[in-house]
Amino acid sequence: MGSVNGLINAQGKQPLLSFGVISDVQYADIPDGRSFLGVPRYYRHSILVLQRAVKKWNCQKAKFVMNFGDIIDGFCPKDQSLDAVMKMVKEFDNFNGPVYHMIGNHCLYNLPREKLLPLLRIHSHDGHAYYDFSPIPEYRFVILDAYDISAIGWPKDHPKTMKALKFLSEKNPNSDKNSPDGLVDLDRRFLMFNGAVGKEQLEWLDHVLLEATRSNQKVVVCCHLPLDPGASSREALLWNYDEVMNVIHRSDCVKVCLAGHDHKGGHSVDAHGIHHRVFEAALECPPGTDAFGCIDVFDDRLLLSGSGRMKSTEMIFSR
Ligand SMILES: Nc1ccn([C@@H]2O[C@H](COP(=O)(O)OP(=O)(O)OC[C@H](O)CO)[C@@H](O)[C@H]2O)c(=O)n1
Repeated sequence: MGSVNGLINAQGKQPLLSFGVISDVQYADIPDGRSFLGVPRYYRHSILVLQRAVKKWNCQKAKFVMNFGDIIDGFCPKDQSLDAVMKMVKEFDNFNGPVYHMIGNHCLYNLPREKLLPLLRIHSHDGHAYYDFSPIPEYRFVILDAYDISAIGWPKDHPKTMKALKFLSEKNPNSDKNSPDGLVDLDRRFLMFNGAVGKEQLEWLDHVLLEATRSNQKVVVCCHLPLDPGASSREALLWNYDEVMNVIHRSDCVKVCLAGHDHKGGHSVDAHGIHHRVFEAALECPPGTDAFGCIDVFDDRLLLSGSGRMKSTEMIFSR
């Protein structure tokens, strides 16, 4: 039996494939700082975490890499945003294989979608950032656009911005729409730095899952914002995580949902047996420490081997 980072692998079996994961790198060429809640953030060090991750993924012969969003930080000086994103994409491109990016709130604080998506090589229609791919016949990966309905990233007069602002004004009475003060339990997610999956994207998701079921494929759903309260702070959840999960629960093909944004990380198994794994942030690694991982994919489980602060997790499918 093999052992990776303290976990016994699936009966010593060879994985069908392995892929690299990292989230919330939030690089900026600025001194160390803190989150709104006082957690230390190491803006210059996070690029070193990424460099070590790429080196390891190359050694591990990962088939592809997934970046779970927030490639640069909102505090990056705005005249440096473009160069900073290009610099980080170049670091990712030192990986010997395809890299799939997601957008996060910090990406959108820096650049509008029309500039950001080509840089991240997200080729979707009408400025949307959702897509899917199938690296092997047995599996499909679905990447959601968590800021489809959002007050950040679209032009100020765009119908989606209007819709998001109206939604926030109904759900969050605070003048600072990033403040959860007075919001109770799950309502604490109704914050400006979050967003929702719109109707068209929900229909697209439903269609992709139907096709995957027909093709007997297992599905891994990836999203910058977490989709299960068991794995995340209330404040980090997708506004309409419940609607997305209703679509997901209609079929049996989704086995695991992966996310970023909630920097401390988390893991849960929902009432339908789907694993939810939220990744620990690269940004919050004190100098010399890491947070990235490599996931081995088997027919009955995913096995995350974490480096440094990213905890290793075995995700055995229950159905
Ligand atoms: N005016 C505000 C702004 C934020 N908060 C709370 O602070 C937490 C995180 O905010 P921030 O660090 O700016 O957001 P990030 O996108 O970098 O990180 C996402 C978090 O990890 C999500 O958990 C959050 O709890 C806010 O509600 C606030 O109270 N008031």
